[in-house]
Amino acid sequence: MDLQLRGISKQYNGKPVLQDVSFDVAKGEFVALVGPSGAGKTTLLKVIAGLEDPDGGEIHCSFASSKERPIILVFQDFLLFPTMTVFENIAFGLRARKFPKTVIRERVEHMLHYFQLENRANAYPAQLSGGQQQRVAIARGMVVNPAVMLLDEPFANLDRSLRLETAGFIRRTQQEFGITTIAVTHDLDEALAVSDSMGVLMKGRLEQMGTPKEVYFFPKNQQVARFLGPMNTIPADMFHLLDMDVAPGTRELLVRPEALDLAADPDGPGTIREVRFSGHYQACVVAVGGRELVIYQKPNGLRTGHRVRIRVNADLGTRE
Ligand SMILES: Nc1ncnc2c1ncn2[C@@H]1O[C@H](COP(=O)(O)OP(=O)(O)OP(=O)(O)O)[C@@H](O)[C@H]1O
Repeated sequence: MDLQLRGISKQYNGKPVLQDVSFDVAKGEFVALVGPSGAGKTTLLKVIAGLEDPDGGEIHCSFASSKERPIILVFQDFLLFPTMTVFENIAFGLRARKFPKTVIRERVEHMLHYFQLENRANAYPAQLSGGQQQRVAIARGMVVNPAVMLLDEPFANLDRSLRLETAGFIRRTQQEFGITTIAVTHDLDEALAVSDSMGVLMKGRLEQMGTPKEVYFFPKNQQVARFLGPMNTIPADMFHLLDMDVAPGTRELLVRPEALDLAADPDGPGTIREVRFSGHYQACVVAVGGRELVIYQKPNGLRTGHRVRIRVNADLGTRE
């Protein structure tokens, strides 16, 4: 275990910002922390980085932060030094730690090679594409061989394709170098796609921590469920209208739109009210038992007015 947080709490001016936050981070793990604005995500990152002292609780590290193996906090925007070349930007952290010149050259060249920036070593940030700037910023963090990398909003201010590319790039790099990474982000798609564990922070409390699939498909409560995206609430009196097995005593089922399947059936209990095209899937609004369910399907020829049967994929359902 690389990091253990136990009962972390923090107040600003008497207002609790973090309340009893506990979780473990394994070596080499990528943890994404998500949550609404003001939930305390950045404060938690600063506490882990040692930039803020918690009012209560403890953090246990399996290593001591040192010149050789620091914790690195990469702040929002990946700001590069505009008057320094790519080489100088990447070398900055090593120079600040007074590493010998030969070590600096060797390590920076390794990064330039790994990040495919060799022919841009003497360029200035303004001469680079957005994607290249991101890579320089990540290289600048990686070059100091951090034990833990803390990222604050690493995908902010990037357009969609660059967000996904950067997320994948950070993921591959932290895996290859074995760097434990904690990222705070608003970008749920990227958090779900690249993290090993995802923590949902709400009003200073860690509501749930688990694999992205667990948290997404089996949220602990309605707030977590709704924060992560649309969710159908299916009450017990509708169970007989759907194809599914439900444990006895279940009062209500929370089901994501992608955990429901539709099949055309002239005698089916549902009627398609609306089909919305959304790129790689279509969202069908289906009237059934006096309610409406939202169901994501691959485009499959079903149209408004069609009668349907509805199947619940139990592996992706969640109960309350
Ligand atoms: N230095 C500070 N002094 C007083 N209050 C602060 C300070 N830093 C943060 N806060 C407050 O603590 C709460 C949590 O802030 P924090 O920045 O940790 O949230 P966040 O989840 O990162 O939000 P966002 O997603 O908007 O960045 C907010 O209400 C904020 O106003």
